Amino acid sequence: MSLLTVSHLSRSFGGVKAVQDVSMSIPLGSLTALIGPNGAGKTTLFSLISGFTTPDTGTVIFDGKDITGQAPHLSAKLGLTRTFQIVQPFAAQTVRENIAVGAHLQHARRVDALHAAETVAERVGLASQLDKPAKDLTVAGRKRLELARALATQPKLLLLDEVLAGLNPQEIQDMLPVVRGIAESGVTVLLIEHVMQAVMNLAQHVWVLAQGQLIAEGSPESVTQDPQVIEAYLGQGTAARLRKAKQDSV
Ligand SMILES: Nc1ncnc2c1ncn2[C@@H]1O[C@H](COP(=O)(O)OP(=O)(O)OP(=O)(O)O)[C@@H](O)[C@H]1O
Repeated sequence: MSLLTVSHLSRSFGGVKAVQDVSMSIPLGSLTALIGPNGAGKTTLFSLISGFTTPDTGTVIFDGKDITGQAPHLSAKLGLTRTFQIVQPFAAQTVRENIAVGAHLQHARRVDALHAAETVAERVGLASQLDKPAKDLTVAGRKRLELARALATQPKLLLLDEVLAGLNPQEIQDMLPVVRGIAESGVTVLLIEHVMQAVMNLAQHVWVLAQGQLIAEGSPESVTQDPQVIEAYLGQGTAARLRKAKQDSV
C-alpha cells in the first residue's frame, strides 16, 4: 500500500525548472532515499510534498487524502513531517523544551509534551542531554535534536533532509542505527542523502533526481551502476569512459 503518491509534480522559479513532472509512490513502512547532484531539486521536492512550497502542477496524496499545497502544520497533524538541512533549534531553550515544541502538535498540555519529549530523546540518544541548552550541543547533537523534534510530532511519514551532513565518519556510523530504528518502529522514512555509504546501508529503494527530473529508481546497487546516474553525477561521457577503462584493464 502506498502512503504517499506524488503525481506529475512541477515547480519553476523564474526560468529554473526545479522540479519537472515528478511522479513517485512511497510504500507504507518503507525506508527509501532520494539522491541526486547539487541543485537537482531534492529539497524543492520535499518542500512541495510538505507544503512549504506550492506546486505549479501535480498532486500530492498522503494517506489517502489530497494534501496538494496544504499548509505544513496541517500536513504534520495528519502525520507528514520533514526536517531541514540547516538545523535551527531555539538556542537558549533546553533540549527537552526544544523537543516538546514538536510534541505540542499531539499534546495540548505542556506537561504531556515535556514528558513525550523524554521518550523521544531516548530513541535518538539524547536522554543524557535533556537539560542542556540546545546551543551547547555538538553538530551531531543538533542533528539528533532535529530528528527528535520531527519524531515528537508522531509522524507516519518522515522526510529527512540530509541528517548526516556535516558529521564525521564515526558520527555517521553512530547515527545509522538511529535512523534504522525509527523505520523499524513503523515510521515510513524518505531521506535525502549525499552520503552514499549511508544510502547503500539504509535504503531499500532509491530515487534519483537530476535537473528536476526523476532519471532512475531501483535498488541502491542498480542505481549506482546506471549509466544515466553516473553521467548526472560525473558529467557527460563518464559512463562510456569508465566502461572503456574497465575493458582496457582486462
Ligand atoms: N526559492 C527559490 N528561488 C529560486 N530558485 C530556487 C529556489 N529554491 C530552489 N531554487 C533553485 O531550484 C533548483 C533546485 O534546488 P534544490 O535546493 O531543490 O536542489 P537540491 O537537489 O536540494 O540541492 P542540494 O543537494 O545542493 O541541496 C536550484 O537551481 C536552485 O537554485
